[in-house]
Amino acid sequence: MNLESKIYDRTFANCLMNASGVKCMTFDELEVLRTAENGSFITKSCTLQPREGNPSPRYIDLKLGSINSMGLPNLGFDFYLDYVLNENNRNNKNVFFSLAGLSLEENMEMLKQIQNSDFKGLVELNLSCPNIPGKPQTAYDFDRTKVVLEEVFSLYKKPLGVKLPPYFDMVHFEMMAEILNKFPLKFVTCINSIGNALFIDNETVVIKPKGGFGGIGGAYVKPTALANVRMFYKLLRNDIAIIGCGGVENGRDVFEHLLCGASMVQVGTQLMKEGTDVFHRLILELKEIMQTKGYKNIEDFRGSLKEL
Ligand SMILES: O=C(O)c1[nH]c(=O)[nH]c(=O)c1Cl
Repeated sequence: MNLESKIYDRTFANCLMNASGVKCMTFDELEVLRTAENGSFITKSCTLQPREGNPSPRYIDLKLGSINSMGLPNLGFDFYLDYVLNENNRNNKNVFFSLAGLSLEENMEMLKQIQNSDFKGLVELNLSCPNIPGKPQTAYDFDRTKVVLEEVFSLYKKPLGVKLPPYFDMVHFEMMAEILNKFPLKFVTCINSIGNALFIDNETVVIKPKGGFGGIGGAYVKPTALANVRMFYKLLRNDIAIIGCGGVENGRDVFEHLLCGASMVQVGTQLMKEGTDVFHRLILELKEIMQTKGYKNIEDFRGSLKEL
């Protein structure tokens, strides 16, 4: 039995990785992720210049998930480019590099530098950060998304995918898929947090930025995450892999993302709560499920969700 999975011409030892933004901002955090049991890892979405991010409290664990309005804190593009090119990573074709420039020009500058570097991994272009005041999420603007991807693929020739927000409307799934199918994307990651939710403790909000509004993750979002994974699995070209993200707390949740068609599965809130031991537990729990069902590898069941 194995949990190997493929995206494009990359093969991962197992289908698990962190969600961008979770325990992947600093050198020490990245080194822990690089050496844990997960099959891959991704860096914190970065901007050209380092950012402090929003005032704290800006992330809170909740019984059924989490809420965050981090505001894109990161150590800046140069730090992450150095990290993925350092002696530990430079031959790693399976590392993911997340970008979230505050403008198209900023994303193009970062992509140009990566294109001209020895980077051998994959880029996840984040089109869905919900927490930058005054910045609408690119991926909720279909025309804008098309313009961005035309520019991106005119320059960038290495493997690249996009991080999408959740969609909640069948026509939106179809409109977005029609746009995405025009481009040589290698994957899409569904979903980012459900943006601008509000959690109240007694009479008070729980995070400081934006009057307490923040992106929701964890168990709350799993049904929406699975729906987005399934819809894009069905609507996108077969050569565009789906990375599932949202609501993964146990092996059953990983199994469901894979059933919906995901090739890799990202863990966010539960990684925040449990640390990288979560990957060891998820691997054991997924293997137990596969054993019980007689599945020897992920391709035996990936995408095979049954309809009534
Ligand atoms: O506030 C953040 O840093 C953040 N938080 C999220 O939940 N998703 C994102 O893509 C980002 Cl960039």
